[in-house]
Parts: sequence; C-alpha cells; structure tokens
Amino acid sequence: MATFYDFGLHHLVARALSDMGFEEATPIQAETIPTVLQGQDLIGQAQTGTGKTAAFGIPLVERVDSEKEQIQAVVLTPTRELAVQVAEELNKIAQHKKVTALPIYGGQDIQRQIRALKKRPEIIVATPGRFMDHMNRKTIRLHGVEMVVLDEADEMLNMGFVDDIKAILQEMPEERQTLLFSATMPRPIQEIARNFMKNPVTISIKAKELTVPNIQQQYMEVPEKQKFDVLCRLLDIHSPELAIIFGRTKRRVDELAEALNKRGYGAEGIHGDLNQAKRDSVLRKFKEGTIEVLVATDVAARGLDISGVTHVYNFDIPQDSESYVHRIGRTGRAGKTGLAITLVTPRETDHLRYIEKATNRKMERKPVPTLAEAIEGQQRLTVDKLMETTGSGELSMYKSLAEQLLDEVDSVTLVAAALKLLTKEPDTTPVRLTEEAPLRVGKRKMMDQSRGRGPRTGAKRSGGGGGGFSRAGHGKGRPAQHNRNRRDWDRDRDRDRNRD
Ligand SMILES: Nc1ncnc2c1ncn2[C@@H]1O[C@H](COP(=O)(O)OP(=O)(O)OP(=O)(O)O)[C@@H](O)[C@H]1O
Ligand SMILES: [Mg+2]
Repeated sequence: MATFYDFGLHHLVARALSDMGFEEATPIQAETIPTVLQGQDLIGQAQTGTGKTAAFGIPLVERVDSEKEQIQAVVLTPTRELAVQVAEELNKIAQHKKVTALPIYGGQDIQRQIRALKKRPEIIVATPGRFMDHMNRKTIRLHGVEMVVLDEADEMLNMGFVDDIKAILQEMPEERQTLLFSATMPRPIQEIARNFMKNPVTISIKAKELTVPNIQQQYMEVPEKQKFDVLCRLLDIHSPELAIIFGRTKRRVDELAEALNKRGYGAEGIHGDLNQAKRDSVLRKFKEGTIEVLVATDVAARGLDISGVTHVYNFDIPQDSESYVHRIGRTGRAGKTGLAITLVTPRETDHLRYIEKATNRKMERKPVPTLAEAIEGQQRLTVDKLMETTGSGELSMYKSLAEQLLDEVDSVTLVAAALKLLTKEPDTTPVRLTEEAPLRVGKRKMMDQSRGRGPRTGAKRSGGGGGGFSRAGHGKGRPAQHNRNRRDWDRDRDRDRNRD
C-alpha cells in the first residue's frame, strides 16, 4: 500500500493528511494521484466510500499556488450539500497550506458569495446553476483556471445538467486539465466526456461488483399497502444508529417523514423543494444524531459522507441501477459495514432483477419480519439500555425507593413493569401514504442489457436535450409508469438552474 509520502507531496499537505488520520492511500488514490499531479486528463471510477474526494482533492490542493490570488481549480457537484461537503474536505487537506476552497451553491445569499469571491479563493466547489449565475454576472473570473473536476461525473453529464456543464467548460481556458470521478461510469457517459477532455486515461479500480462487499444487500417482497408497516418493523428490529430511507418522489418523502413521526420515530425529510435553510438544518440534525432517520429523495443519494449511517432502506425501489449503487453507498463507507434493504412490490421483481444484473450482485431475499420479531427487537433494546444503566453506578438515589417497592411487589413483576414502560411497543397509529404505481423495467432498458451495453442512464431527466453532448434516443425508453409522476421526481438540479 502506498503511503502519502510516496507521492512527493508538499510537507504541509502531507501533514494535513496525517492530521486527518489518513495513513495509507486507498487504491483509487494510489492510482490516480501521480497521474493527476502530472497534469493528465482522467476519468476515475471506484466504489462508493473509497476516497475519491481526496483522490482529486490532494493533487488539487498540491498544485494550486496561493501566491497567484486567482481561481485555479473548480469542482462541480450535482447537489448543494455535496458542494459544501467537498469544500470542507478540500479545506481540511489545505489546512496548513494557505489555500481556500469556497463552496458556491444555490439557495444561499448571492451577495455573501460575491463578497467571499472577492477574497480570491484558489478553489471553487459549486453546483452548476449558481456557478453559471456568477459567470453571467461576471462575479467569477475563470481565466486562471487550470483544473476542473466533475464529481459524480455521470450524474453531471446526464441530460439535466449537460448543457450547463458545456456552457461552463466553454468559459474555461482551453489548456485546462479535466477530471471526472464517480462510482458509476456508464459507457455512453464516458463517450460524452471524451468530447471535452484531452486524451483522458480511465482509471477504474477493478472490482467484480459495482457495490462494496461490506454492504450487506437484502430485499423483501411486500405489497405496496404493507410497505410502511414493514418499514416500521424493520426499524424496530434494527434500531439503526443512523438510517436513510429513500422514497421515490418529494411528496413521498414528505408523507413518509410525517407518517414516521406519527408512529414515534425521530425522522425528517430532505428534498429539492425545501428551502436551503431547512435542508441545512435537517442534515445538521441528522449528522448530530438529533434525528436518527433521514427520509430522502435521490437528492441525498450521491456523494454524502455521513459517519454512523448503519442502514439504508429503499422504501421504493430505485429506478435505475446507478441510483441503487449510490443510495446504498451512503452506508458501508471507508471500510465500515452496513446493511441495505430494498422493499419491492410483487410487480417490481423484474426491475429488481435488472438492478442485480447491472450491479453484478445478488440481493439476499428475506422474509417479511413479523410483529413478534419487531416487539422482540424493541425489548432487546430496552434490556440493553437497562443493563447498561445497572453498570453506570449512579443509582444510589434510586436504591432506597427500589427497596420500598420490592416490599410491595415481587421483583419479577416490578422489573417487567419497568421493561414495559421503557419499551416502544408497536404503534398502529393510522397514517396516510399515497400509493405509488409499481416501477417496471422499460423494454429498451432490458434490450440494452441483453446486448451487453448495460442500462442507459439519463432516462429520468426530461427536457434539456441538444447542446452537442446529448445523444439521439435519450429519454425514449422511459417506462410509462415513470411519466405519471415525472413532475414530482426530485429534479433538484433544475431548481439550481432556474430559480437561484
Ligand atoms: N486514505 C484514507 N484513509 C482513511 N480514510 C480515508 C482515506 N481517504 C478517504 N477517507 C475517508 O473515507 C470516507 C469516504 O471518502 P469519499 O467521500 O471521498 O468517498 P467517495 O469515493 O467519494 O464515495 P462516493 O462514491 O459515495 O462519493 C471519507 O470520510 C474520507 O474522509
Ligand atoms: Mg464522492
């Protein structure tokens, strides 16, 4: 394994990595850092949670010159939260070198961003919509840009973003270095990418499967009407430290979060229709553990690195295999283990098979948990808490009371009553969830797969075609069922573009 000293990094960068607890380079870092340092264009693919951010972040910080006082590197990300997170990681790598990474994204006060830009940060991490806004206002100067990174490159080059990306890249100096990173890099996207890269090398960490082995993958076949009760039972059984539940649409996420709260779970939703202050506060509460359950659309599927996420539940099966890979990749990061469970209605099993085929990994079928198992799970949790408290040694003020009580009731009855009080018993409060139509595999998708091309990406985006990078045929094979709710798909990227 390579250590960071092998790359000949500036000692201030090496020191920062050691402060961050990075000892050895991950495989994608070991393979890409020397190439990126040489100035080569590159497409980097490696599984979720394997350190792609630092794979581009280290050479970026290494190569920018703090004396130059101009923007020298730009990283583009598909969501605002990811822009913030990537900027944070870059600033950690840059903590000892006098280099700053500034996040620029929609939903944040633009005047504040303009003031921050005047301080001449060396690196900008941005969502495309707000970045274009600054380009048009001429509040961002790009003549000094030497490196551009598209994080989540396949998502960025999907139809919803490609025109923006093209417009942004046209404003950049020709002789720049362009880097693309993602855990999924479908071939059509790589072909698009070649249009604006110079002889890129592709570095792909060889793995039999697209997903990391430390995520246990399971599925359950459940009729639509029973999905919510099953989800509640699963939460009771697993008592996750932190869990993300993915729903198909924004409405679905709102309804799920409300329903979970009614049943006594600390949950909040995140999606692109919420204002940024709300999105920020929900994510902050989740990271702090104030809420244990984050209900999300695909807006939270990519890139987010939140430690302590032990479980991912696909309440609705994701519509394409890329979405599946990224969603479940929110757990099992940096070598940790995780559990991902997908609920699938009987009519969606073909769709599940398509995902399995595309990821080259079978999900383990599990029976639907029973009510008894849910109760048992909660009881176990209570017992654990109780036993932990017996060891805490701060019970003196309760002991005489306990002795008094034991004079009146026998010990078994007393402990049983305490257990009952402490246990969250299954809650059957009625909830309202609008039913979703089953997601079926499109004919085209199946055909692509049988021809060995893998599924197309970009089916979920509507509009935005043309612009040189889009390809004929995009958007045609969308399963009919998708159309019904299309306006409700979380198209956060469009909001970034149109409204900010
Ligand atoms: N060399 C390293 N040693 C220890 N930890 C590391 C190292 N490199 C990265 N990490 C940590 O691993 C975690 C995952 O990294 P990162 O978010 O970059 O993954 P990723 O490959 O971009 O995943 P995704 O595909 O989901 O975006 C982060 O918490 C990061 O700080
Ligand atoms: Mg990443």
